[in-house]
Amino acid sequence: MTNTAMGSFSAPIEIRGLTKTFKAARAVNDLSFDVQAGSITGFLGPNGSGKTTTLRMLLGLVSPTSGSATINGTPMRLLSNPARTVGAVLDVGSLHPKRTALGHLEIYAAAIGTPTQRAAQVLDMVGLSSVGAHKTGTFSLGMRQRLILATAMLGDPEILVLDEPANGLDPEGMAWLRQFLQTFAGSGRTVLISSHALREVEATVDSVVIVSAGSLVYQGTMDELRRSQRSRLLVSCSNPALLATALAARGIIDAQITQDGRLAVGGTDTSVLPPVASAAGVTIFGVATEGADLEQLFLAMTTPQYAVPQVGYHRPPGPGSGPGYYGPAAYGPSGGHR
Ligand SMILES: Nc1ncnc2c1ncn2[C@@H]1O[C@H](COP(=O)(O)OP(=O)(O)OP(=O)(O)O)[C@@H](O)[C@H]1O
Repeated sequence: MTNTAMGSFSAPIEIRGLTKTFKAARAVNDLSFDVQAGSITGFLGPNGSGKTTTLRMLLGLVSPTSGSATINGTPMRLLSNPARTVGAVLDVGSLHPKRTALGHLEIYAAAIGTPTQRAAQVLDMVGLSSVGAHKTGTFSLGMRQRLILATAMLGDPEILVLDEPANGLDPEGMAWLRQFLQTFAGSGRTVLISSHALREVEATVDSVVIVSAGSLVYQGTMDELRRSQRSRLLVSCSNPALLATALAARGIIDAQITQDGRLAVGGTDTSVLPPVASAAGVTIFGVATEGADLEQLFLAMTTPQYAVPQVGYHRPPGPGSGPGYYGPAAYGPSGGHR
């Protein structure tokens, strides 16, 4: 626990019961999570799930309907030196197309009271020195993302908050961003990045906060998320329902008939199947092992219509106060395994 003049805090970013209701819709619903110092946290969810609205509330650009979002225990608007504490530019569209990259950075440097020379330094930091005199309107999306990052770095902040920074980056650009953020966080600083695709950031982030329709569905480390996966056996047989009953009699209750008529069985290995099937009079035609990838898991958590066919995972821990799954029935076809 750290104390400041404004109060105490346990993490550089603390979101508590954060809710935002626009006229017609609740964009963010009772959201709570922490972002720890030295971590790169992925803030993940499909389009329209409330990520940008949450980041805007964190940065003091939108007022919450209820709840709080604090930086070092303090609402952003009350920080004495916000640009030195948090580096954030949410909108790639904020770059004026007729302005040069260096000119853009110099204007921002002046706005936050940073010496002008810092503009060239951050341009170099993101590998854009050679195009500093070029107008941003000529930049690719990947170059604009680098410039946004340079802008966020102007105040040499402790915390970076980036909205979809991987959007538009090619694999080389993505590897560069990963290295940049890992070095930044490796010095004990803090990163929160949003993305609509877990796959895009899974090698970069060490923790994830996943939202769907404005609500938290999962939070935990990447290691915990990876451990929550499990492969299942997909059994083609003459009578899946009878085989499921026979397996249940042997204590193997994680068995469900998939949409294509196979029996998806978890928590066992292939050697168990032939004797059980034979005793029940069921013929097995074939067995495939399905391992789920993280993207399937992510889709199942955040998009109800994807939940049923994705069978090769099991439910992450939760709900509860620790890391884990918070979501409703949108998740997966199987009953919980834990
Ligand atoms: N100013 C606003 N007025 C009304 N509705 C809004 C406003 N801003 C956001 N919304 C709505 O709130 C919901 C969440 O939007 P938000 O932009 O926060 O989601 P997101 O996860 O960042 O999505 P995306 O990746 O598409 O930007 C959406 O339904 C959106 O239409």
